[in-house]
Amino acid sequence: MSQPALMTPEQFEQALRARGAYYHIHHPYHIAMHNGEATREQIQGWVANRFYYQTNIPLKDAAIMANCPDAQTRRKWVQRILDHDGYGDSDGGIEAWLRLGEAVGLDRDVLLSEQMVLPGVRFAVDAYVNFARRAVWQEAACSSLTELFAPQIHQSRLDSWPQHYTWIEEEGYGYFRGRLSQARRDVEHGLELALEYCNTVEKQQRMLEILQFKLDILWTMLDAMTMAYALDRPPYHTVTDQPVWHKGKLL
Ligand SMILES: O=C(O)c1cc(C(=O)O)c2c(n1)C(=O)C(=O)c1cc(C(=O)O)[nH]c1-2
Repeated sequence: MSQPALMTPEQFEQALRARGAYYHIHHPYHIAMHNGEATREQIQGWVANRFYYQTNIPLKDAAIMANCPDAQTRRKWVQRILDHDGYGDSDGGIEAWLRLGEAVGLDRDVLLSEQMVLPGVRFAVDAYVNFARRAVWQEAACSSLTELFAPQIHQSRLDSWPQHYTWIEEEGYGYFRGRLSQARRDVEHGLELALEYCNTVEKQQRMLEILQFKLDILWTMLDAMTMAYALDRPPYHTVTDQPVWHKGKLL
C-alpha cells in the first residue's frame, strides 16, 4: 500500500472537512428527528441523554487547559467553559439546555439526576473526557473539530423542529441559536491550531483518526438511543423493563 503524502494546509483542511460525511447528522435517529418522525419519547430521550454530553464539555475543556502550557491558547479556550457554564449575569449553555428540557416536557431535576442517561451514551461521553485528560493538548483541542459540522446541524433543527413538533415550546430553541455563532468561532481557533500543529504526515494522519474517534462518539450515542427508544431494546430488556443500569459517574 502506498504511504500517504504530506498535505498542504489547504489539503489537510479539506481532508478534515471531508469527514463530515460521517457526522451524526446522517444517523437514522437524527434523520427521523429532522423529518418529524420522532415521537415525544424519542425527543425527550435525546434531550436527556445529550444533556450528559453538554455537562461534560466544560470538564473536557478544563482538562485540555490543564495540559496546555500556552497562556495565549488558554485565554481563548477558557471562553468555551464560560459559554457552557455562564458567567456573571449571563446564563450559559447548560442552563439553556435545561430550558430545552423543560420545553420538551422534562423537569430539570430529571435531567440533572442523569437518571435517563443510557450506559452506552455515558461510556461514549466519558471516553471523550478521558481522551482529553490524557492526550497531548493539541490533539485533545483538535478533537473538538466535529464542530466544523455543528452550525449546519443546529440550523437544521431550528428550521425543521418548530414545523414538526408544535408541542415544543419556542423558548427551548435558545441553545441551538446560541451555538450557531459560538461553534463558528470555536472552529476558527481549532482549525488554526490543527493546521499549525499537524506539520508531518504522521501528525496529519493521526489527527484524522482522532476526528474519526470523535465522530464515533457522536454516532455511538445515537446508536444507544436507537436501541432504547426506537427499537425498544434498552439495556437488560430481555430481563426486566426497569432501568436498572448504573446512574452515577464512576470514572
Ligand atoms: O448538537 C450537536 O449536534 C452538537 C455537536 C457537537 C459536536 O460536533 O461535537 C457539539 C455540540 N452540539 C455543542 O452544542 C457543543 O457545545 C459542542 C462542543 C463540542 C466540543 O467537542 O468541544 N462539540 C459540540
